[in-house]
Formats: sequence, structure tokens, C-alpha cells
Amino acid sequence: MFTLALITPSRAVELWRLGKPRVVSLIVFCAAAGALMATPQWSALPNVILSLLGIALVAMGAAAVNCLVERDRDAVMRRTERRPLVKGTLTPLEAGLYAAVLTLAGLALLQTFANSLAMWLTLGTFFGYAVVYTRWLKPATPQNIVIGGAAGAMPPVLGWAAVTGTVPAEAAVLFLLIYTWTPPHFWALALYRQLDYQKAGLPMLPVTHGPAYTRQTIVLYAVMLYAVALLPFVIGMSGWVYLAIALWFNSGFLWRAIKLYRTADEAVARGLFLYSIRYLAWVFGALVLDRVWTMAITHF
Ligand code: HEM
Ligand SMILES: CC(C)=CCC/C(C)=C/CC/C(C)=C/COP(=O)(O)OP(=O)(O)O
Repeated sequence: MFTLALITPSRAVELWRLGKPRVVSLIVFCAAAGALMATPQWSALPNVILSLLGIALVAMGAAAVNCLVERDRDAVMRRTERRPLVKGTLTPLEAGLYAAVLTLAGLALLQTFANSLAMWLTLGTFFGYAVVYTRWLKPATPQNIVIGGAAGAMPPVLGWAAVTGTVPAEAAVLFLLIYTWTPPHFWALALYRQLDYQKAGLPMLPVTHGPAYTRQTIVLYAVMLYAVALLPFVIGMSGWVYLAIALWFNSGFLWRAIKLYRTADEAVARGLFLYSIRYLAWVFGALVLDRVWTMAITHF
């Protein structure tokens, strides 16, 4: 029964895949940016790294629970039909154990090397994504992603809380950035995966309200995202380096959203989805670059 004990290289790869490592790498990057924005305490670097590892482990645990809860839905969608629990290369028990070990280890790291606030917020985020979004919201409403997006938007707040033990307004601005980004990120994908979601019986916006309405809503979110992305500069949290990069990528995002509004071409939707990932990496990268630049010119 406990075949987990037999971790062959190919099974290790399957366990790794279960934790959605590519999504989690961006999550951890955003958490790291939050930590750096909070305070560039280089002396505390080992603690920060172990806290980020904690966040990564809990995020991977949450992703594994998501795969466990959704294995029947995943089986009917082309995008997800090759996941380990669908192919049967891992059993549900193994996935459950793996998720529990990762999550508990991650929470222990946070409690030890960060603080209780970071630990509890991360546990809340786990619950928000793995249970509230996956189990309840996703099959219930096309606003699933808008409400559930609150969990996905937490990483910079977790990073911030891990190094300071507080969540000030600046951290909330970074939360808002991912929160506003998430719906267009997901709906762009849902537009070219509409058939999948229809087959799985999931009420995603293109399924319930149609592609035209979804494309229009994406433009509205792109406009809101543009405004939110200016906030770090407006409140004096970031400088000109951030502003220049944010203007470039938000213009690119809005331009692609408008292009998508004008065409039903699935390739354009795919293009916006891929761009959304580059966008988030660059905008959070810009916060870091701007901070490092400001520190460099004030020290030398
Ligand atoms: C609840 C909110 C979110 C939803 C519903 C969502 C949905 C999705 C979906 C369905 C995919 C496609 C995965 C695949 O190709 O199989 C995806 C990919 C991706 N998402 Fe999200 N996402 C959310 C939040 C986030 C957040 C917060 C981040 C990072 C901070 C993120 C980063 C990514 C990345 C990097 C990929 C590409 C993964 C790859 O290439 O394999 N997503 N997202
Ligand atoms: C503790 C912590 C930081 C947790 C982070 C939560 C987390 C992993 C958020 C990522 C969101 C994500 C992978 C959504 C995929 O959507 P989906 O699950 O609807 O996509 P799917 O159809 O590919 O399963």
C-alpha cells in the first residue's frame, strides 16, 4: 500500500509535477519580492530563504491537494489528462500523504524561521486555494477565480509578513496587483480551453457568459490592472525604474487585451495568457530592480 517508500526517479518526477512547480516558482518569486520590499535585511538572509522555502512547500502541498480533489475533472480535460493521479502513476493515498508532509514541513519552517503571523497567513492561503477555491468556488460560480484569486494574490503579503511580522498598506498594494492580474490571466486561458471546461462541467466565464463577454471583461480588468500597477510609484514605494518597466508591460498587456477584444482568434487568447506570465514576472522583477538600484545609488 505504502508504495511511496519506493521512490524511483520516475516517481519522484511525478511527485514533483503534482506540486505544479512552474506556477509555484513564480509564486515564490513574488513572495521573495515582497520580502525584499519589506526590508532589505541582508543579515537575516538565511531566515528569509528558509521562510521562502516554507512558502514553496505549502504552495506545492496546496497544488497537490488541488490535483487530488480534482482528479475526476482533470481526467476529462485535455490539458490535465496526463496528470499523475489521472494516469495512475501515483495513488490518491500517496498524493494525500505527500501533500500533508510538504504542507506540515513548510508550516514548521515558517513557524521556526519566520513568525506565527506568516505561518497562519500561509495556512489560510493553503485553505483558501486547496479547499475554498478548489472544492467550493470552482464548481459553483464563474466568479470563482475573482474570489479564489485572493489566495493566489497572497505570496507578496506572505513574504512581507515573514520578514517583518506585519502587513502594512504597501503589502496590500502588492496583493492588489496579483488580485487584479489573476482574472485576465485565467480567462485568457479559459477562452482557448473553453471546450475542456464545458466537458468538465465547470462554470468558467466563457462557458456561462460566452467568449465575447469574457473578452470585454478582460479589457476592463486590464484597465484596472494598469491603474493598480501605478500605485507602487504613486505612493512612493518604488521609483522611476519601476515606473518605466510597469508602463511598458501594462501597455503591452492592455494592447493585447484590446486586440483580443476585437478578434475571436484563439491564438490571440493564448498569446495574452503567455504574456500574462511574463508580465507578472517583470512587474515584480521591476520592484526588485528598482529597490536594488535605489540602494546602490544611495550607498555609493
Ligand atoms: C486562483 C488563481 C489562479 C488560477 C485559477 C490560475 C490558473 C492557471 C491555469 C489553469 C494555468 C494552466 C496550467 C497548465 O498549463 O496546465 C496556469 C498557469 C500558470 N499560472 Fe496561473 N492561475 C492562478 C494564479 C496564479 C498565480 C498567483 C501565479 C503566480 C504568482 C500563477 C502563475 C502561473 C504560471 C507561471 C503558469 C504557467 C505554468 C506552466 O507553464 O506550466 N498563476 N494558471
Ligand atoms: C500557500 C500558498 C502560497 C498557496 C498558493 C496557492 C496556489 C498554489 C495558487 C496558484 C493558483 C493556481 C495554480 C491555480 C491553477 O488553477 P486551477 O487549480 O483551477 O487549475 P488547474 O485546472 O490547472 O488545476
